[in-house]
Amino acid sequence: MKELELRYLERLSQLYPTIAKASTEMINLQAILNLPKGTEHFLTDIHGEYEAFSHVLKNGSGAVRRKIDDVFGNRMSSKEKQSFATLIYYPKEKMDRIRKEEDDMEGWYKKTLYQLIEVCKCAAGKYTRSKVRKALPSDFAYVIEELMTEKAEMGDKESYYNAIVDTIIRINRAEPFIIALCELIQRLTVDHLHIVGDIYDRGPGPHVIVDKLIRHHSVDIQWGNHDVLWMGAAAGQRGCIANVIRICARYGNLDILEEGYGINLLPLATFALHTYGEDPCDCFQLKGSSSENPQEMLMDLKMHKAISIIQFKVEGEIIQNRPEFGMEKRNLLHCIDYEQGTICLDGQVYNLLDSYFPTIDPRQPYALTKEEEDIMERLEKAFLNCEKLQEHMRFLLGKGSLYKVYNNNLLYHGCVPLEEDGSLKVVDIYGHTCKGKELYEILEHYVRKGFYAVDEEEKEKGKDMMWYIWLSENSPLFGKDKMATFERYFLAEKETHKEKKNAYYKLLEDEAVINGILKEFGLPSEGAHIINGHVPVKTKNGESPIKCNGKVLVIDGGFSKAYQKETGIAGYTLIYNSYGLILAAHESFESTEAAIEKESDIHSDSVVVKRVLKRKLVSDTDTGKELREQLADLERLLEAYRNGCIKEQVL
Ligand SMILES: O=P(O)(O)OC[C@H]1O[C@](O)(COP(=O)(O)O)[C@@H](O)[C@@H]1O
Ligand SMILES: [Mn+2]
Repeated sequence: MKELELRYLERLSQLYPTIAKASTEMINLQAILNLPKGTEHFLTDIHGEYEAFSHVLKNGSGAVRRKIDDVFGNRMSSKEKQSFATLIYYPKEKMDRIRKEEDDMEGWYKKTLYQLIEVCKCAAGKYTRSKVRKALPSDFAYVIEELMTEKAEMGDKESYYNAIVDTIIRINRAEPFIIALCELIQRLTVDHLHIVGDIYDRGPGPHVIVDKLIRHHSVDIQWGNHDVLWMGAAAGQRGCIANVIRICARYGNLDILEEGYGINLLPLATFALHTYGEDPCDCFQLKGSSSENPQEMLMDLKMHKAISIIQFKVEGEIIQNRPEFGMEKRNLLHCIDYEQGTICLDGQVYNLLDSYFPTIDPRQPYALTKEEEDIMERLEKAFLNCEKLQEHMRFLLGKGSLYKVYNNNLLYHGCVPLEEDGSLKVVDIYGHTCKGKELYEILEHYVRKGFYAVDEEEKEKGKDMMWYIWLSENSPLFGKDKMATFERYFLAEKETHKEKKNAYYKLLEDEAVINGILKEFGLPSEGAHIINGHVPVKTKNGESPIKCNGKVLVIDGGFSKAYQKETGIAGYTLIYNSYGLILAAHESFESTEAAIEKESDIHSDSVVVKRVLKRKLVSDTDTGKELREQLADLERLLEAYRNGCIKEQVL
């Protein structure tokens, strides 16, 4: 036996010091391999919509309801099932209502506890005892395990269970116990969660979402362009900071920064008020909800304008400092005729809808005024020193990446930049040309460098790269030819607002192109899928999220309310269980209150995209591959024990 192998096996023998221990582990691993694969849940483009996100997470996009169907079949009416499902999603709130209507609460507790235990048993059926045990809430672990275990050999098992349940009710623990069971069902129903980007922006609660994800039992994240924008801001990149604040202002969500993250916006507010005091800031109307207080609303408009102008200036500076980004065309402030109130774009002159620019010096339009500079300095410090924001970003860095290959699926937020002919677009990143998978990897390295590089220059490059990923036409997360922010604020001509999508989006139905992408990421052309978000699916216009005969699934979750009118539906989420892939179409989410009251699920219909012929087992997954490797190692260890190369350890 080679020395290295022997050394490795000796290490392994510390974990499995006897033949018996190694054998037991092998039997366990073999058993796990034969269990059905765990359910994966895919969500994208959550865009700060905390309540809708939380709801979809609770119901597993229909997975919980399917469990109820499996368990109760026609023992329960559809109405009863719906009511029971709502209890599982919102146990506390639902019980508050039931208590007001129900005369026999004890009877209700008893019936409900039994029903919940039945669902728990079904949901736990896919896992090993040890995994279920780890998922049990500590307060009730022992009792739940007891109730979930079939005691076939026992004579009067019913009275045994009854005694336990009666005691729980008698000592007034029924409600906390029911809550614990409901949460356990939610947790067991979905084994792993994928967030395919864009947690941040537009909606009011991205920070609440991240808090919830931090507590989630098993999650990975593919960063979206909006997430990278926030990461750049947290790293202190000024272009990103200005964009983050501008988008919060635009959606009337400055509270996220002030209250959610404790970032002081007072300097910006004061500046906005005295700089744009008399200016109606008409072009800077807010989208979605804004304050009901008219004073506050005016203030929001002014802050919105102030930070937008700052953004165009600081972005101008980045573009000038980084000619390698090739974005000169996006610098527009010097194209303005400040006297005429017009702008010349591609040889055509347009009237500006707003030409009041008290802070712009036409001779050096990108220079910040002294006050603007002060504000940016303070904001930069505030973002860098905000502990909660930094903690959230560390989580995104730790659990996230730009793309992921998981159980034969390729997950990314936006696209793989392509040329019109379908070939991979070659991109220059700081002097290094790359494409496809390598492009993704180099960009990701720079994102991490922006936080962790010791070398200052590399760190700065990393920080600027986050801004580039947010809006460059070469960014796989953005995938459009330009971000027309300036035009959308200042020009009436709609054609100037158009952001042309990368060829990728046109070629989604082209099987050769899709196979090429799969191959680029090391996946086979049969049985693999690409799952991406980013572009809302316009169901209203007959568009389907299923592309290329089911090889590509574009599942913008459509949580963002502002976009629902455009698409005609709230969006899609995906479930991948041992039977196949199920796409759930969602209706718009009204409110948590209404979801409980109307017992609504918000997924209007589910489409089975793919049904496997043979139920998928853990053995068919990435985890299965790892377990098989472990098995092979243990096999060698066992052999080494048996042929005398390694001795058993006697304790
Ligand atoms: O409608 P809004 O929120 O102003 O944002 C529009 C901007 O958002 C983008 O669509 C990017 O956001 P998405 O990643 O959510 O698509 C830009 O292309 C566009 O300029
Ligand atoms: Mn996006």
